[in-house]
Amino acid sequence: MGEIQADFFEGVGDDSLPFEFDTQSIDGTITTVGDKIYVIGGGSNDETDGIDVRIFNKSKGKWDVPTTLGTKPAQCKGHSAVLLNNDRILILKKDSTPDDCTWFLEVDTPYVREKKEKMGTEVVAWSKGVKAHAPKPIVISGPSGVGKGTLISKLMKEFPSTFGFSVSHTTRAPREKEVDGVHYHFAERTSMEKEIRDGKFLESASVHGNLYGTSIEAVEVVSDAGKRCVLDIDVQGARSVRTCSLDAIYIFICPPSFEELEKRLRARGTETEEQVQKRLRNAKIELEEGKSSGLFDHILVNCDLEICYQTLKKLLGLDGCTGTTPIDGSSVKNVELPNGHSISEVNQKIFIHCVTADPGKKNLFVLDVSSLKGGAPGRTRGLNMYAIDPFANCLNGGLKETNCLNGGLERDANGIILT
Ligand SMILES: Nc1ncnc2c1ncn2[C@@H]1O[C@H](COP(=O)(O)OP(=O)(O)OP(=O)(O)O)[C@@H](O)[C@H]1O
Ligand SMILES: Nc1nc2c(ncn2[C@@H]2O[C@H](COP(=O)(O)O)[C@@H](O)[C@H]2O)c(=O)[nH]1
Repeated sequence: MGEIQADFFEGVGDDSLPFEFDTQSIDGTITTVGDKIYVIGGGSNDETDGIDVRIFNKSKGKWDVPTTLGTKPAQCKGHSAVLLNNDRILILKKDSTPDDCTWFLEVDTPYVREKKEKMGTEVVAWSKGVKAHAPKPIVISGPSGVGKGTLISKLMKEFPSTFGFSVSHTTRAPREKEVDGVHYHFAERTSMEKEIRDGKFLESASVHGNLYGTSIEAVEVVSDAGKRCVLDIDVQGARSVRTCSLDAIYIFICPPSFEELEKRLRARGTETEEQVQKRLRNAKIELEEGKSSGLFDHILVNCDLEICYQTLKKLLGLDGCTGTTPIDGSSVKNVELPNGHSISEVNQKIFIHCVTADPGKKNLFVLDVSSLKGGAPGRTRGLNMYAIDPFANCLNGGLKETNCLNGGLERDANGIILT
């Protein structure tokens, strides 16, 4: 049996808690992991702050406020918490919207351990739980002016429901026809640097004298929509994404010759002569790295645009596709949990008991967390929630999924049984 946590705002009578730890003054949930007690919520009255976390270190007898990475969940009327795998705490928010009720606070995952070592402080990381599995992203790299943007635009135009573009942040000034939030999120250097320090970016790099970066949110919003994310980033960015273990396809685009690259860059007419020179100097290094580093799964030469585009489509398994079917149509929705619920855990299944006055409503749900994927700094994917009938007369006498009694249960598009 997993550790069942006290509900928010309820008192906790736990004899194993240290003397110095005054449970009466604690408003949040309490989860013990080794010699640390994680108190989640109840610390701040500022609703814009999100749910906060404090740690009581039993061996030192003192409180720590950890560095909190990722986006905090918004405050709510209460939550339940349960420790999973000794490295993350599942948080089920009460009375929250279906796409905002399941969160994970990572306390000892490899990502958090790496950050603790780097930062030399206590670290925790929030990750939102979602149902949809993410299709493999595509990382496209290559020197400036080679035609990455042109190829990506063609892909988006032909397959709008299959692909979604990861909108990067940059500190460079917008070009004439560039729209903020569409081509880039144009940012101030200081605010972008702060967000990078706060762990909001998957990768970032200084490219041609400006700061560029892929925020975690930029990739996750595309995946949440069930689309395949396309990243247009430089070679440094591709290397960072590889090391942060994003399971992606890495494609490098080459020009047919250096002279042709120079011609295209100048013909685009978006850079000053000084900037063109800088980009061409960097292109030499990128071309060497791209072709020789083994970083890329595929190298494409963009000589004739149409031929290169057809090769790209083939490589992505799209030749012959109509361009209208999403790769994964599932969305993010979960079951809406009422304010009154309690949770328990058996064999990586979380049983959620909901208090409902309506006898016709299902009140017992199972959240299967046995095949979770991802996690901080991104979403935690692969949640599977379904309703069960606790009174069903199963052969094995155990709890039984309602649809083993009644195969005709009505489910929504996400496989969630409609109550
Ligand atoms: N195969 C091609 N033949 C001739 N011109 C091309 C070809 N592909 C792209 N171009 C042109 O080359 C210029 C640069 O292309 P694009 O802006 O797509 O490059 P990019 O790799 O995205 O550059 P950056 O990294 O600077 O954003 C554009 O004017 C585009 O129309
Ligand atoms: N490492 C990253 N590189 C990025 C990102 N977004 C774009 N880029 C690369 O920057 C250059 C220049 O782009 P431009 O729009 O100023 O011409 C180009 O090679 C892009 O691939 C990013 O988020 N991270």
